[in-house]
Amino acid sequence: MTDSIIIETQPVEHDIAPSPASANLVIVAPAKNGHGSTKRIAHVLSALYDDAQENLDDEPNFTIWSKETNLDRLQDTTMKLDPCRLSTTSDGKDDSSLILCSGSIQNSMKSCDGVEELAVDQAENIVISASETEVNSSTIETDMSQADKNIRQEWLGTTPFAIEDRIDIQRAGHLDDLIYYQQTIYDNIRETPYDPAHWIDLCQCCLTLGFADIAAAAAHKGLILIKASLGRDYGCEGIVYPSNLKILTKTAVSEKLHTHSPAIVEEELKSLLLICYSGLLSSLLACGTFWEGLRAAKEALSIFPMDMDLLETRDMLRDCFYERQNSLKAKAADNFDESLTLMTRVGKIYQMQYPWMDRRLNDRTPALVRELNDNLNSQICEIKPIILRPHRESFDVGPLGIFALRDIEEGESVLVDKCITNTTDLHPKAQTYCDACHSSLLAPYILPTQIVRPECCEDVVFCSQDCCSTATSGYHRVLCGKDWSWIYGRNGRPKSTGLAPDPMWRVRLFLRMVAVYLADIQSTKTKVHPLQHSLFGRMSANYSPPSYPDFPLTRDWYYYENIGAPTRILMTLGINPFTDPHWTPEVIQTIFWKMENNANMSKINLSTTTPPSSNSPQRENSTGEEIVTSINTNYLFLNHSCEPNISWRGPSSTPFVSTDLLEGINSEIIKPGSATIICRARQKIKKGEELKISYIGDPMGTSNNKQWEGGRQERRRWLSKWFEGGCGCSICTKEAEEVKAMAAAKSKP
Ligand SMILES: C[S@@+](CC[C@H](N)C(=O)[O-])C[C@H]1O[C@@H](n2cnc3c(N)ncnc32)[C@H](O)[C@@H]1O
Repeated sequence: MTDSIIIETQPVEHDIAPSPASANLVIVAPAKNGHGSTKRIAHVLSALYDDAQENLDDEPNFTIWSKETNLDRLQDTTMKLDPCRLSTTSDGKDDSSLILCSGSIQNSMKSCDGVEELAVDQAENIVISASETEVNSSTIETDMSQADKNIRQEWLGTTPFAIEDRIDIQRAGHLDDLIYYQQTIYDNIRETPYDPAHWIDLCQCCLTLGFADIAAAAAHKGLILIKASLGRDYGCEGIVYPSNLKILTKTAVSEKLHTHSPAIVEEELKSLLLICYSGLLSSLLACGTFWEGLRAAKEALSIFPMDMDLLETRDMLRDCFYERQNSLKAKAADNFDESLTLMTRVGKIYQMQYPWMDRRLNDRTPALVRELNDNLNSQICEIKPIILRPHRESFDVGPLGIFALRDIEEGESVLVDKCITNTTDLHPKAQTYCDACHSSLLAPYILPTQIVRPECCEDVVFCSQDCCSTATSGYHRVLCGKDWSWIYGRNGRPKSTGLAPDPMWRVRLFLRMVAVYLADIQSTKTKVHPLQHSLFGRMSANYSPPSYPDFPLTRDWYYYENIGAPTRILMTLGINPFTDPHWTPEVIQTIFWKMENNANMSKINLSTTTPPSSNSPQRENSTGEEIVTSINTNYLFLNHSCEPNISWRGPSSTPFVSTDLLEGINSEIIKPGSATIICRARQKIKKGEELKISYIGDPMGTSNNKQWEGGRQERRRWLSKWFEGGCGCSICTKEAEEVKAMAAAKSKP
């Protein structure tokens, strides 16, 4: 029954949901509510409400029951239904709209606009048929499906919640106005970057557009400005850059208000502070970072304890947080460990290119590929587009891979990828590893006399003069003398989270990458945009943007890691986050996604320096296990196959590795613990063949690896989470075809 609405005659009770005593109209919305029916219900409700208002002594009091979130939309559309009581039910009624009402208003419904016919059906329900002209659902649905063809997927937003709202915005034809409004706000920001009101406008506009991550970043900047100008009472701590932010902000506000009165400016700033907090809380709610939202709410309520709007959002954050925590607890039974605690805190957003960003920033051009090969400088292999197609010099070359330049023998080293873009969860001040290449500085891997100390500071040490020069003439020059202890945990080490490293790895890697980039553009005196610099430009992000009506997986997102910490890093490095066009939150988030798609993570433990077979007692040092995360700038081009022809290893995860496994291309020994990756041929490889590794250890799931319980199936599931559309290797493609054929055979009668 898709084009009629059923009204139950009596009473307000219904077995699917308890009846609120105060309600004189209870609407049970369909569980599977297509947009057409939502519109239709909204339309009828609107009319019913008008009518009920005329016929009832009291204000009509509606209660809506539904499984679906689209009731928010319903409420928005009708507007008049506010305040409605919303609740959910698991009624299982799919296609009908049940309106349960008290007898007093039934009659009025008969005559209401949009209701053509009111009849009693067999179950004594009153069936209203929608009038053709006004609410014919099939007409609406045809119109809508036409409109849905024009849904602009790239504007559906990063926020997985309330996505229907954005679809409605597009259907209603409001998207272009919003895009124009957003551009106007960016123009205003360029003109007066220190006026917090513009950042608040941006927050609200991005929230409406569904980009709650960018909304949170805008609110964050607004808060920095306001707190800096209001002073310490308002919790302004940590570094602010530029240092005269207080004056800049006050000047911007007083110029806008045409006043020199400090009292008026302060009043304005306080009221902006409240709106800014409110925007931030809504953004964090929309990103699903309930825990961080609660922390922000606590801070906001310490300043505005009686604000109803803040209190209400705080309550929503709290309810959502506990709901998630309880469901995780129920699943985890007794094993509620640190990684589950992390899951209660993490937010979720879609990964996508921000549609207002210049798309060319993400292009990897033929010129870049030539530069990459110059740096690779190999006689054995080259980086090449996988799909060879005619390309223009300024266009994106598409996915890249590494290909053999000549026939390769089994066991041959094909690539030894040393890198300085690495990080660990241990503070460099511990001085147990080389700050540049991460090789171990513990005995017996190196003699104390071989350790190199730079002249500039005592914070870092190196395994060789080479590493020392690379660092001090490069990234270390940018970082030296600044306090970075806040990106490490207490005692220089964050709390362990088992196999999953704590999310701050992204922040530490971001810091190192930014330092490498800044050092390079300073020494070459060029002003290349970070995303077009070969360091960031080489990395692909793994975009799977929201697509209506099927949505992809969401990705982890944290307010602190993705916004707070990078902003603080940039300010510490003297980058102005309010005016610098290169370091926008969109650029930062893009870098985070690129890092996630390309970072290599290895757990190393070089603390035990004597083999277990030895008679001497084992010695432990203070480092214990470490998780090294690196961007190996050439290795990252290797694609995955479940039949890999290349094996790879970080040079040493334990002290007991035979030296032949540590041999580089020129028979040099790679130092244990370093973030270098060594790749060897597993078999003979012919010239022109693509070199492929396994991203998941043993891809067929035959080995006994605890991390990969669940065998082949688990590995395939994991790959399909990573690669949109699943793994494209020949084995997976064949398996996918077999599954399809089996499903087709099963469905045949
Ligand atoms: C580390 S990068 C490898 C280099 C990448 N092809 C590039 O163009 O930069 C990982 C990305 O390559 C792609 N990829 C690698 N192996 C794949 C496979 N077997 N099937 C599908 N996509 C794959 C995915 O897009 C993945 O996000």
